Amino acid sequence: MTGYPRVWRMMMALCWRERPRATATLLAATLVTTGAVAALGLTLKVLVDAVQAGDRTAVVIGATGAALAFGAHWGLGHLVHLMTVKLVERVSLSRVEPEIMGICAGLPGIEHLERPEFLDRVTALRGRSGAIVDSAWAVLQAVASALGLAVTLAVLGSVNPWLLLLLACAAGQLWLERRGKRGVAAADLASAPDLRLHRHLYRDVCVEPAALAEVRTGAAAGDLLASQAEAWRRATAVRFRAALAAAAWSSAGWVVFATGFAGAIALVASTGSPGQIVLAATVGAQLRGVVEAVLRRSAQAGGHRRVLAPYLWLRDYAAGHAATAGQVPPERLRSGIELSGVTFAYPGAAEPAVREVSAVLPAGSVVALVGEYGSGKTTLVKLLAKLYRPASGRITVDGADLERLDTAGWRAASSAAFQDFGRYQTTFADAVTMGAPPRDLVAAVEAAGADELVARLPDGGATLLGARFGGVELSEGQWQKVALARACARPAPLLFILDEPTASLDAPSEHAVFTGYIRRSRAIAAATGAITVIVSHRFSTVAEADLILVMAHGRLTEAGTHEELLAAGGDYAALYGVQATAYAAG
Ligand SMILES: Nc1ncnc2c1ncn2[C@@H]1O[C@H](COP(=O)(O)OP(=O)(O)OP(=O)(O)O)[C@@H](O)[C@H]1O
Repeated sequence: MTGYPRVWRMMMALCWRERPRATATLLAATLVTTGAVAALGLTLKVLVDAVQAGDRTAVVIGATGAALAFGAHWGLGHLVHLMTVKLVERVSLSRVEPEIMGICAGLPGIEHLERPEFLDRVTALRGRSGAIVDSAWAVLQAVASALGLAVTLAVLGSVNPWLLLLLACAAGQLWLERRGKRGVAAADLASAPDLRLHRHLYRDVCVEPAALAEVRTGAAAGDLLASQAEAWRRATAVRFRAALAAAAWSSAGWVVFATGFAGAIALVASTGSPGQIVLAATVGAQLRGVVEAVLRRSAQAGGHRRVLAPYLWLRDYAAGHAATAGQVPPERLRSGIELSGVTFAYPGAAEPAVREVSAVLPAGSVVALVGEYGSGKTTLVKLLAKLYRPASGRITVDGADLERLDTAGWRAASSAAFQDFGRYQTTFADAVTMGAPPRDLVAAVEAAGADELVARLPDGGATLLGARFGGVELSEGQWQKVALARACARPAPLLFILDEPTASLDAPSEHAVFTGYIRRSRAIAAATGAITVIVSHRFSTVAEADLILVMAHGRLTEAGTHEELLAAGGDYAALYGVQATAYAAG
């Protein structure tokens, strides 16, 4: 509970910063509505007593007060509700949602994305930023409603302490009404399978081409329609019974409240003045609404705790894992990158994905990382890109520990097309130049061999990609080309990673593509001493690399040039032979 008041204060401060006048108005309106019911009763009493006594001034005061209290109760109450909804919506969308996204996007590395406790929290917060802001207002308005209830009871009790029993009648009415609503909710749940079946059969009979073909050929439409009607009948019968029961519970509640109310008025009528009768009738009739407001806002405040806990957790996590400013990466690589005993295990994994890997990647070299599926290649290049941190061992860049290098600076100096590339549903041009300061689209497209793809897009680089927003859907290989062009958009990175860049290509195209990348890598290397790491599980395509690293079960098993590895006659030589023969045959 300790952190919740901090969140409420923060949310109030955000509302104030975003819309100061609306926040001030809402606070004032909440305060005014707090005592509106009691004020209405009291001013009506003044009015009735004044009429009886023939006191004109008091009549005017009482009437004006009653009009104002009436307006505050009905007019302002509605305004408070509307303003809260709008303010909460605005602040959550313009402040809290971006904050949550910023926290997620700003965390260094991607290791948190492997952690269920992180993912669970982020999932719980998805689309729920409004509840975080509303929690502050719900608490404030619950307290205000409770204060309003206390004042209302004090006023009722001042007429006759027995009138306080009306509180029990109001609570009883609300309890009985909720009892009915619970039954309706249970019926919704119980009838859900039948309604699902109803929708499912609708799809089979009217929408789904494959199912429809079978339905037609089997002449089963009649049976399906009968099943659908039966499912609908069952669902509506359950729901109708629950609705009837809810109406009965609610009516019983109103009988309880009306009986108490009638008793209260009779009691006051036998002992009190006409003014007191009007006061008791007005306040007593509104008591149920006041109690209901307290319960509703308290329940909302309590319900919002489900969102506040993950929100606080996420903020604390971000504070504990914030990227710290580090050493600026060199502008040019001189000696290269060295891995010394690097080991890494995914959170919760029994075995490390990368074990005790030691290797030197010389500046300006093209390094091929090969190995069977699941041998740890992608994990190793993600460690180089500082997306994960080694559990033990270290990686140095020109002798400087990668851990100490500024993470954002190292990312800016690296460029990568990973196997699990993003499919950004923006224009082609934006999907390529995203995150690359020099927006040389043409060069990037050419380097990635995506010219043909752009030529086929209806609006060239301005074409919207992906079907979700009405754009052009691409094939797997075409999406990969976009990702490769994106990786090529940074003209002179120090580290250039291509993770299975030809995975979606056929074998004959593959060699040509590799040769193209290797040529480009040599050009970048001349400018910045950049290292290009090309990941592949196909041994036959990387012979031209300066250094080939062979991975198996997370370990580095062999390292050398193509000729050296063939001469060594180890796994590389064996697998190269097998795959080269297979491709030649294919
Ligand atoms: N996000 C993850 N969470 C848990 N384990 C993972 C994760 N990603 C990979 N692994 C495991 O780590 C090991 C190495 O995977 P990695 O993707 O690095 O291998 P790879 O050599 O690149 O494989 P591939 O050629 O199939 O891409 C595998 O056993 C894999 O199952």
